[in-house]
Amino acid sequence: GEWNYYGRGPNKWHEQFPIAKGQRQSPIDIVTSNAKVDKALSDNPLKVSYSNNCCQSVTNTGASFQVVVDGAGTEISGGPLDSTYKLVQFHAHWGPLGGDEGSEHTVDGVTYPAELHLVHWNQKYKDVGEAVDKPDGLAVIGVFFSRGKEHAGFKPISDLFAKVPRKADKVDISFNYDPACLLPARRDYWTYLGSLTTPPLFESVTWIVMKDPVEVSAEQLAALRNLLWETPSGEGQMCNNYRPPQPLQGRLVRST
Ligand SMILES: NS(=O)(=O)c1ccc(C(=O)NCc2ccc(F)cc2F)cc1
Repeated sequence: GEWNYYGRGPNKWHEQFPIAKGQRQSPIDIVTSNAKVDKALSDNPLKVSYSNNCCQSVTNTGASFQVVVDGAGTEISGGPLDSTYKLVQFHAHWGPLGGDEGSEHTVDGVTYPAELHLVHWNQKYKDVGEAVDKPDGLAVIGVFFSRGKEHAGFKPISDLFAKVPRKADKVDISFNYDPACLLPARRDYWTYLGSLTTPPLFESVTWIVMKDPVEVSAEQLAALRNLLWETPSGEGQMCNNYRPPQPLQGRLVRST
């Protein structure tokens, strides 16, 4: 059987998850000239208040790394959000070694080598399991990674990937870590209503895609490949775990 759903390719997901051809699927290509500046987004700025001891562990999920967060006091609100959302995990998607594809969202057709997702759930629900399939259940902040100088803030995390090579491997995070260090300095973003980008592809995500990428080094991008996964020809380096852009279906993308 498949250890990860990328094995058969995202174009086959609709066979098991018909919503793959739905009306609010993610990711999308963000056509910047079609994005509409919405003053309401700046009038009520996105508030990100993470604590610096919220990160508990890093796990190899078999399709990405996942930093599991204890949501205590780690919340976002404002901007496009009508209530408070709590951080539950963050992970990433990336491409082949040295390549420039790998992000899920694209900007005027431009791809980045990787994209980080900070996943939050709406506090109006009792837990993430209840929120995950509701139209306003999740809010995911997407941050593009570009190749450049080393990201000191990402280093404590990227150094852990070698410790979790196989699916279900897990290492505790024993140090204080504030995930807000992964956000770009300029907090401008695009926002639109979309979905999970992996099965079950629930149409439950308010996407907040930061306009500015953050720079990470080639070595930090390479460290993502310390994570291994099952491929049809046996165990291999985890890469190309990204879904390509999906039809916009007439949705509006708003911009700060
Ligand atoms: N890449 S992304 O940011 O869009 C994304 C975010 C979260 C999830 C997720 O929670 N999956 C596990 C999961 C766990 C339980 C459940 F009921 C549904 C479910 F999707 C998947 C994709």
